[in-house]
Amino acid sequence: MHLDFYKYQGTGNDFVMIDNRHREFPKNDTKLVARLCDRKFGIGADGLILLENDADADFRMVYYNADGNESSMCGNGGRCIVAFARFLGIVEEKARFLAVDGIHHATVQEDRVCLQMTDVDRIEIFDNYVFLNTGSPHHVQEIKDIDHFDVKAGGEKLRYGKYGRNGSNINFVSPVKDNEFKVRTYERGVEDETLSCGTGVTAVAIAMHRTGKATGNLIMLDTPGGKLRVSFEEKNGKYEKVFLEGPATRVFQGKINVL
Ligand SMILES: N[C@H](CCC[C@H](N)C(=O)O)C(=O)O
Repeated sequence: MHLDFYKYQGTGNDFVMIDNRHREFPKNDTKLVARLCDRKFGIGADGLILLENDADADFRMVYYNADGNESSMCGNGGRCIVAFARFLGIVEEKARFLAVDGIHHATVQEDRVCLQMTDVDRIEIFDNYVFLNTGSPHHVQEIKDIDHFDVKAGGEKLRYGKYGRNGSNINFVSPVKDNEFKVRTYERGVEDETLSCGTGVTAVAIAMHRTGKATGNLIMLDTPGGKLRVSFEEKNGKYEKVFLEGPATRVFQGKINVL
């Protein structure tokens, strides 16, 4: 059997994108999803995303990590699925879709997408890190010399050590200038550093503001995969109107045989 797919990337976080409106994809086949994401035996991606019909929204997003398991919200994947929906002619400039963490609104112009993220009102501040959930769980920790830090080793240790079986994504951050930060992320479910993480940079922006390291409510995040912009409104420690903005690009399309 052949499977049509599209390959998208948002600041280097890359996804196999499938139009599953006819519900033909074997959603419980974890091994298949992992194989499609495998960079040697499959297409290769950080995750796989299904676009499906939804009675109350323009479409529904189903997200799987590269390990084949369905997971929590993916910010870069959310930006890419809006670009995909535009490409398919399902939406024009505006989109409203259902994801695992609720309804998301987005706008798309050419290959830039601005995605509203879930509100954040629970931010745990510890001595040398912050923990919060922006649709996915994130540990945010400032480090020196970020360019030479072993993110995979440092991330793995925290993800399995401190966060146990369920785990967490791990973000390392370093200030660049006012309201601009460098971020490198170890992603749960990829179990490696990714070139960027959308819910991750959103978590970093909010954590930096909450701990007074950022003064504005429009934050630039420099990731190895490119720049992302996060904006928000903060009222008594609750973050609303949280937006993640950046490029989302269709790289190629293809067919893959799945036995
Ligand atoms: N790996 C994450 C989900 C994808 C997050 C990331 N790709 C993003 O852009 O937000 C997790 O299991 O929590």
